Amino acid sequence: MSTAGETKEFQTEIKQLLDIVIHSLYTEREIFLRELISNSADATEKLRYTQLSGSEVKDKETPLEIQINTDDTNHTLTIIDAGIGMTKEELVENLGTIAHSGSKEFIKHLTAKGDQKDLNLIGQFGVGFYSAFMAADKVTIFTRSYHVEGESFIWESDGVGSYTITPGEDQVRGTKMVLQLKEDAYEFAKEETIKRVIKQYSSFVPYPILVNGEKVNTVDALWTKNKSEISEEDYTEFYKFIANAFDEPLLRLHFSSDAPININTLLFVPKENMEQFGFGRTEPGVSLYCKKVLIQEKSPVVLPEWLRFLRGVIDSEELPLNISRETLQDSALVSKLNKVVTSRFLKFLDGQATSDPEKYKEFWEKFNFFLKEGAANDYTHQKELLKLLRFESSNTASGELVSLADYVGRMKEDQTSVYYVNGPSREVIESGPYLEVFKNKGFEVIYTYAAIDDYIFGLVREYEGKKLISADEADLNLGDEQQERSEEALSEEDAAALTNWLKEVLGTKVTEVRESKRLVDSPAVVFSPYGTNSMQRMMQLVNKDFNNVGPSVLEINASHPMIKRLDAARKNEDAFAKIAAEQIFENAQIAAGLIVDPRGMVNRLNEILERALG
Ligand SMILES: Nc1ncnc2c1ncn2[C@@H]1O[C@H](COP(=O)(O)OP(=O)(O)OP(=O)(O)O)[C@@H](O)[C@H]1O
Repeated sequence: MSTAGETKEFQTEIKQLLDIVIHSLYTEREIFLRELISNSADATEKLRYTQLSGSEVKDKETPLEIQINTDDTNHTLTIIDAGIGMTKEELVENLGTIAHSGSKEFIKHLTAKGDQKDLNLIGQFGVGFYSAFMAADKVTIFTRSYHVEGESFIWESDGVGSYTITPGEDQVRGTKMVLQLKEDAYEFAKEETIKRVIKQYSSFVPYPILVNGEKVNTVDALWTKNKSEISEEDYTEFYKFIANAFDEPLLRLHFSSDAPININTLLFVPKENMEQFGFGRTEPGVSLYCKKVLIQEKSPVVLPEWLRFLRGVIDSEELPLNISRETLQDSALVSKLNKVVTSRFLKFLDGQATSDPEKYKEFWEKFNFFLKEGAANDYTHQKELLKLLRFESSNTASGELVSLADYVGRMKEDQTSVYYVNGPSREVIESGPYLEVFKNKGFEVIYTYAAIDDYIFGLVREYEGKKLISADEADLNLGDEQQERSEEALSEEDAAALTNWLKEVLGTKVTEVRESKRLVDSPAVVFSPYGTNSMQRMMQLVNKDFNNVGPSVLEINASHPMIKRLDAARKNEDAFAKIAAEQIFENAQIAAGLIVDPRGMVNRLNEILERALG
């Protein structure tokens, strides 16, 4: 037992660490408070545990709370906890040495290199307590261990080379830290500053934090509680707090797991998608915690970008508390969290789709674009995302949705592929020529209304071994499902002569003209020589080249009365045949959703009307 004060040198590595902490570490100095509060919370938690496990604890009646007092006149900040406290040996060991050899090596390496970016890495090794010296030029610690009575110690240092330990007056169990603030850190002796920093980083610390006697953390860390202890109102209140929301969330997922990684997660889907309302890009809204202490608010790395609409918390005990922003970005642990939580959320959505289809539909209508963005960009989760996509189809009523699994489950026996067709609306698709052959065969066709749908299908190409084929593909191979030549059709020779003539008349606007084997009611149809019409249309929009629709492949229906009359006019060398041919071609382009230059068409239509009206 000591009777007089002793001065001790810090271990070499601590000196180096202190030098880094004081001179170059952390752009956000205020986090020192988070570190100290979290140490106090840890010490309190350890005490609570000791108490629970039946060990003898002194000063049982002292409440388990953390007190913070500011003194703006003397420029001090005091943090008091009733945790386990420290014995003299513990003071020396915990606050004078670094035991971990890896950390030692790392500090040596850093000091040698002195590179700022590398310096941020140090956060991984727990600067913790020493960060106090970012704000203080003297730290005094009064402490008494939970298992001794009448023996307390005072540890004091200016954070340069040494510290002193002196026997202290009798005090209650726990630790009191007094920070004599540096001149440029006087703001931390102001109550408002401290309250703000606590709100930001330590709202969910599980013990009351009192600033000058007033409790400031009022929100429970719901995500660490048992689901059975949490009411609907608790969840809603919590959501409103973390998301700054006024209404209830649309969906909620609360889960904990220990393998493959320790995770406690509470995620919410908001009621509305603000991007849909033109509010600009939504910022990520899920914060990263380690044991209820904030690591990164609204983290851009803990979930993929396409999940930016989610609000909530991910807490993992495995994260180092001091991990820095730069390190988070490339942390293998964070990528693992990201992957596990994303998969779990997608599984949850899949479950919702089965257990509460109406709710899922509401979610889908508001947030589908985010899932599509994921399906288009995120290879890791593409498979899981494809399962969640929903579409209208030729078999559904307007507004009713099918999944790819529904589609595949009811495919016709002789059908080998999944067919889809793009168009701006159900009405446009259904009045167009592309569905005819499928209707005839009784094949279901998925309707895609957004360009990104076709992009995704073009990218993944297959679902459960079934090819995804656009119904407006030029070389649609339906095998023996194709139509026989009808008796009413033009003769093969006439049809051949007509297609040759059309090719001549239309010139560079077509790459090919041929007789169609798929049309029933429409006179003609166009295909893109480069893929699909929707791709061609997208290119037109992207290039903003509305006057240049690009060439098409034209197919004509040799049984259609209009085509037969066109052939007759051609044979009679009627000058009107050419005008009619051009109009039939452009009508087909319009039906394909392509943007046709209206100037030539207006004159032509006037001529046609004049003639029709006699
Ligand atoms: N308020 C306190 N009460 C009791 N012991 C404390 C207190 N603050 C610090 N300690 C002791 O000092 C040790 C060193 O603290 P420091 O903050 O440097 O690292 P850490 O808390 O172990 O790591 P990290 O900060 O990365 O969680 C702690 O492990 C703890 O044993």
